[in-house]
Amino acid sequence: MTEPRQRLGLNIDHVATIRNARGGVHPDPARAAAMAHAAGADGLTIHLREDRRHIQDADLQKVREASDLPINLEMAATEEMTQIAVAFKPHAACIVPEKREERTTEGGLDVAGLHNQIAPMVRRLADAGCRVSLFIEPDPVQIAVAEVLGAPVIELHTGRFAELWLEGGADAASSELERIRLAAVEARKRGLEPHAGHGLTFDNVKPIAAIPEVAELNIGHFLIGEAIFTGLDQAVKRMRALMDEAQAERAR
Ligand SMILES: CC(=O)[C@@H](O)[C@H](O)COP(=O)(O)O
Ligand SMILES: NCC(=O)COP(=O)(O)O
Repeated sequence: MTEPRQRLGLNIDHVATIRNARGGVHPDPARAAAMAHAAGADGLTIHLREDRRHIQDADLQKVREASDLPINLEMAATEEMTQIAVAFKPHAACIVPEKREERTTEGGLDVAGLHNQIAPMVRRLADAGCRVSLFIEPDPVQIAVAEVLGAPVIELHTGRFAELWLEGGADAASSELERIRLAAVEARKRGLEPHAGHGLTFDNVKPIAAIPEVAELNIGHFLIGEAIFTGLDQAVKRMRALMDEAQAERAR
């Protein structure tokens, strides 16, 4: 039996970053959403941050109207975002850590430490029909608590792996890669579906894509950057091909 094809979620946050640089309407994230399916993406990720530095509230419905792809809404663990997600009812809602002063996500959500705050949010999102995901570190305790919280999906933070890869290539990142691999195996043992994301590029994606337990990769900043030079279609197609190569090489 052939394995299901690993899904590619395209995060289009940083189309909005460029748009917001001038406070105008171009480039429109909804146009990227409309192009994503044909380019090979299996889903869209949009992160409505508390400070609205990129994706705006009005983008949610515009993106939905522009594409049939399932939307994965990334959100902080706040009452405001929970109410927005319950009203918008995306295919998936991924609870991520957020600090106003951060340049980008710096790590996974501490679901163990924030259990009592997150538990009711998970229930409300699930009751609204969202597939709930928790963006966590590749850590056995966090995975165990994610299971207790009833989230069917976890997304493993690959930012540390990406940083180590940038510093020293595959060797430097090998121990973090093993940590991610073991976390994905542990997640499956607990009946959770592991995804992975943050900082993935053409250069570092294949070792993560080669982990058979990982069902979905969410990739954004690098692909939007590449799109400036080659176009979004080519950038997504290349990432898709690298993921397929990794899966094929694993099968040999
Ligand atoms: C949670 C995560 O790793 C990203 O999807 C997140 O969107 C990063 O935040 P920015 O998109 O604001 O860089
Ligand atoms: N959750 C990860 C994501 O959606 C995209 O992260 P990045 O590729 O923009 O770093």
